Amino acid sequence: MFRILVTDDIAKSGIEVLEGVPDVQVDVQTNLSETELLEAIAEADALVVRSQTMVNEAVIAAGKRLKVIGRAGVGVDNIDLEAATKQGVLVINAPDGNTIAAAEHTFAMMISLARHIPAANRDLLGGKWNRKRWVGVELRGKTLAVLGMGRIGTEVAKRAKVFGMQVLGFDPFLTEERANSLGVVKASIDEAVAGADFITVHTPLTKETHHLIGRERLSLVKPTVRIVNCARGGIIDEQALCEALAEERVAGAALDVFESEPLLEDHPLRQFENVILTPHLGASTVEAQENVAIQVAEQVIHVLMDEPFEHAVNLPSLNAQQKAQLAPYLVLAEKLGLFAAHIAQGAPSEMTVTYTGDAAGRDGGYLTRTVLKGLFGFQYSDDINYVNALTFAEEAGLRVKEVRESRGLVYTNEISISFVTENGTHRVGGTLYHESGPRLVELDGYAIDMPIEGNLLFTRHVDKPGMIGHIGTCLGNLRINIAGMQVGRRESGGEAVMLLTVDRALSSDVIAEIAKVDGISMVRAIEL
Ligand SMILES: NC(=O)C1=CN([C@@H]2O[C@H](COP(=O)(O)OP(=O)(O)OC[C@H]3O[C@@H](n4cnc5c(N)ncnc54)[C@H](O)[C@@H]3O)[C@@H](O)[C@H]2O)C=CC1
Ligand SMILES: O=C(O)C(=O)COP(=O)(O)O
Repeated sequence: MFRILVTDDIAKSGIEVLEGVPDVQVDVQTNLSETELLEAIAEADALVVRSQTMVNEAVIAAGKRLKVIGRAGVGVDNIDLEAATKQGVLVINAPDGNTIAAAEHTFAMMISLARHIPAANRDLLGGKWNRKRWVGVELRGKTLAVLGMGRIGTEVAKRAKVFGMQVLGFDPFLTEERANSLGVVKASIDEAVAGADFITVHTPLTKETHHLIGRERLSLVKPTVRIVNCARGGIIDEQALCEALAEERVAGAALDVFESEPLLEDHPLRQFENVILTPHLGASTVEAQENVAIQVAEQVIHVLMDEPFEHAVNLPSLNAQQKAQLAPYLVLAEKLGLFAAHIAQGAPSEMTVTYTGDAAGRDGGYLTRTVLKGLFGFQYSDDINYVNALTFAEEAGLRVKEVRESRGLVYTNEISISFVTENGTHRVGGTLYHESGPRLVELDGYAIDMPIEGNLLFTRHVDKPGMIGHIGTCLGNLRINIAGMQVGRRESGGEAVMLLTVDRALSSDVIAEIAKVDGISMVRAIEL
């Protein structure tokens, strides 16, 4: 039974998706205090929120069973991503379900500003008929600066072009080619801000975008500029904006989002007639709410059911084809990580994972996460997953390097892991054979070829007559059947390795018995 806690108002259709799944219990509890939330989260496998619930470190820590946080919308700045990642909690969002709603709200704000619609409406309702007072400006022929040319910024830019505006686009990822195809002029942020009659922001709120429009940038703008924020409070410095409005250095502003929400009753922004305020309504359309609620509900279910999911925020994203290609390599990578964990004699401090040939394709970092999941999952706990494997490695003091080589010398694909512990260096390599699946092909510099599965016995020993016999007899005496065997050496009389597949798990007593055989320098039981 999975318990899903929903703490913000999401569309009924999303709740129905969750409730339609057997063995799922949905618990809708909105407007919780922090204490109530801490209590409710303790039993939840999944949490579904919008922007209101503050999912901070304490909330995540209290979610002992928590596997996934679903955000029915775009912005995840109300979720402590670092804490979620560290705890191995997946965060997913619904990135495109409310794009049009937010773009249309932005446009509604721009037109309302240009034509004084809210102020004229207030005036008229107050009994006035002031046709002269509310003369506006046209959008046609004006310049719009779009800061953040992602999904919403792009939709706003397209609509602005239809209205006959010139659009200056600023976004670190905006290419000249894409700008041209949209009819947008690519500009630096200062060029965009200084040249604009209207400015609209569409970035996430990050350290870089916090006060993107602050005192300094507000000193560059034309006094006729009108500024819109339907993205996130904090991208515009509210105090600096109030000063600019009071000094008539900007002609107006329309804000849907605020540095602190709900907006305080005595907030200075409320005093300006040329400021339009809406209570975070950008995504509040029937259509957008249905889209995001259904999208996030479906993905949360996929995560809980261990099925392929989309829109992870704290995991690299891959398309369906990439995921399908990767699937067999994930099995190999996890087995290699697990194998490495068995032969490591202490915590590794450095690890290089080399991907060769077909294994060196684009995997978004998944394979290395999987190697680490195998490695740490064995040594520490099952709580290590794709989400927290890298963070865990960093905290454990393991430096991880990836090397990608387009061609291998022997195999068309190979993943090899070399790692350093305080007791020495090891290397394990594996490949995927089309017919027989993952195979171990290299062990501490010796060529091997056997399936990487089942119960194995690995020894390093002196290459001298009788060693194989001794170990075989020892296992025979303990009634352990040998199913397969590989030996390797570099030179006669030097060090040799032996890898045996056996029919049952090897206990520590068995290992202690084999360790007594004269000439053995290392012996390990490996369970894959
Ligand atoms: N008011 C509301 O109800 C809604 C607000 N939003 C907010 O709108 C914002 C944008 O959403 P989407 O367009 O869907 O996201 P998106 O991820 O598609 O686009 C964001 C864009 O910002 C750009 N960007 C990031 N850092 C930047 C920087 N320092 N300078 C310039 N550009 C930068 C990115 O390159 C990206 O192109 C988000 O903050 C989201 O939370 C979204 C939906 C509704
Ligand atoms: O999707 C977003 O980023 C939004 O800001 C929408 O927020 P909401 O779901 O309406 O609280």
